[in-house]
Amino acid sequence: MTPTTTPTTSRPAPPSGPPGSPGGPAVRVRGLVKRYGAKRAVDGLDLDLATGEIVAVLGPNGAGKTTTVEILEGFRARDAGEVRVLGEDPARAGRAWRARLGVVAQDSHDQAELTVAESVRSTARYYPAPRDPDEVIASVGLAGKAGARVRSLSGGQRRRLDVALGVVGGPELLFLDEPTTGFDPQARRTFWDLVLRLRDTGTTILLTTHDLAEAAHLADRVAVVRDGRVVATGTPETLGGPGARTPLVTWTADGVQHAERTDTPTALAAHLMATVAGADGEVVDLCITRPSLEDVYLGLVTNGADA
Ligand SMILES: Nc1ncnc2c1ncn2[C@@H]1O[C@H](COP(=O)(O)OP(=O)(O)OP(=O)(O)O)[C@@H](O)[C@H]1O
Repeated sequence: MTPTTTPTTSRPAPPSGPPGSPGGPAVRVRGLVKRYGAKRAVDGLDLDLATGEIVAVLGPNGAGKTTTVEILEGFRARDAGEVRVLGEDPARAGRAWRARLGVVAQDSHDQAELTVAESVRSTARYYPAPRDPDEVIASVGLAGKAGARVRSLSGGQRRRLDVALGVVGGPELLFLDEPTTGFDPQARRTFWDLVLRLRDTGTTILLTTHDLAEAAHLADRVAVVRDGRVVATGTPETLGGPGARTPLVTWTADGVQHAERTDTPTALAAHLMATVAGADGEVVDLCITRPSLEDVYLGLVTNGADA
């Protein structure tokens, strides 16, 4: 495996300018509502993607992520709200608009009897300006399987093929719905590199994932969805507001566990060494941690803290 490079996390400006222009809005959603019977699966959701950014949509099972994504893709009708994707309303947009999108859905379509190469090449033919199928196959790590029938692939290899099929059209906007489910760690890293390369060549990417490390690695911004609406947005580093990443110092003194959040953990550690350290100079169980994106996320979806 080639070493993974640290991503250059450019932070795009908020959406402005005409749709599709650099920094302009690729996606704009306001007050989106989708009902299934009495259930409001999407309940007043707002979301923006600037052209050229990766936004990860996070949220618990059933939060409304896939429903939202399918509405943006034009595969599902909405009940209310304003939606613009690459400047058009998905409910009315035509084939030329669809050719500008790439979709890697949760349920892959089956082309079991084709080979990998046939499958990618035949999909490429639907697009006016496709990428080179062989390059795409190599970029998802399937070059060695180009001649293999789809039905003979493992689950993770099929998922990589799904990704290849989603990007071969050279999309301006790529939807990745839990794309690395079933990937082994090496394949996941390779895929992350591919996604960052796509972003660096101007592709806008909407990613849904339950993998917080994936969101932290890839996303310029994350949006947390709960009960059908976005409850927090921010960069992976700033999600949850300024206090969310305050370091946590934990220690044990006289058999009692203590925990304190502080912006000056070194000073607190020095104080503890001076006051509660044993004869060996050690503070029992002393630990300083900075809350991870996962910790912040769990706080948002568990406690309902708005940010
Ligand atoms: N076709 C449908 N008919 C009825 N209810 C549906 C339908 N599709 C989704 N729902 C319901 O809408 C809610 C949102 O589902 P959705 O699939 O959008 O969630 P999600 O955030 O993508 O979840 P997951 O993380 O599990 O993929 C859930 O309560 C789900 O049961």
